[in-house]
Amino acid sequence: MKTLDDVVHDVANALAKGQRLLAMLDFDGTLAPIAARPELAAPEVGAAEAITALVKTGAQVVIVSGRGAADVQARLGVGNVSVVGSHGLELWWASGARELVKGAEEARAAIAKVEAAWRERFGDVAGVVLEQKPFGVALHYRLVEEGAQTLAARASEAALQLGGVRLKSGKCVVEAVPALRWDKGRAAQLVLRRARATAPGEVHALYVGDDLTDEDAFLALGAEGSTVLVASEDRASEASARVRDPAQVVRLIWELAALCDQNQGRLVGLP
Ligand SMILES: O=P(O)(O)OC[C@H]1O[C@H](O[C@H]2O[C@H](CO)[C@@H](O)[C@H](O)[C@H]2O)[C@H](O)[C@@H](O)[C@@H]1O
Repeated sequence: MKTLDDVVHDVANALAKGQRLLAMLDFDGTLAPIAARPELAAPEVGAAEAITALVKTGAQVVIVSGRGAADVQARLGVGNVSVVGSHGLELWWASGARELVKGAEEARAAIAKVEAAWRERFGDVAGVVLEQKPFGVALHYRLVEEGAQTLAARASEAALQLGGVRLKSGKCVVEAVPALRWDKGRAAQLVLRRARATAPGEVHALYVGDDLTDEDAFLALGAEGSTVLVASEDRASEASARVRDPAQVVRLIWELAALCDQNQGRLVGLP
């Protein structure tokens, strides 16, 4: 697998050819170290500053997260970035324009039923944390000491029986989301199409993520740019490169900011 230095080299080559950088960055596990509970997650030291520096060069930065867009925006606290929240369903562009993927609103009732069922059946289990999101509900079992896998399987089964939702698995979490054919991969492709449509010239897309749901984006972008897995150890992934942890992600962003600074004026342009 490629390394951080290889990614910097690839982006430098793309910029040298006149391409413009579109950086898509996942939040939990990528920009923010994994914490014991969802509400404790905070950006890695220097992440906000590095992103701000990258944005100032004219590069387009998009945060892509399973969290609700408002949650991510508040946690990161950086302006002039687009936020794609709720596993790609909410598109909050840096311009202030907002879009919601068709069908998401209608799925709220089904999500609420799953949330109520999970709360009733698993809400009192020691270590279970239920996270209510605008277009989903997450059952976290990171703090469950025994039988966590069985609990996740039972929760999944209960949700599927209620119907109207899809399940997503992540790091010690099972999530019920709208039953739509939509994921971070489709969202990343949409962002890339918009970037290409709103400004002339080629775009080099970079996607950095750590979780199973990011694999959809790695797969969708394929050879379109640079795909970077954040993982302390090697593992099977559709990404072409790997960095160790959020601290290395911050270093990567600083290096990209320095590169883009030398190529100022190459605005990607998004709505
Ligand atoms: O797409 P992401 O930005 O990576 O979000 C994926 C999920 O991340 C959060 O859960 C994960 O991080 C928590 C805090 O570090 C951790 O406690 C939990 O075990 C992880 O699964 C978030 O709470 C979810 O809503 C996101 O979908």
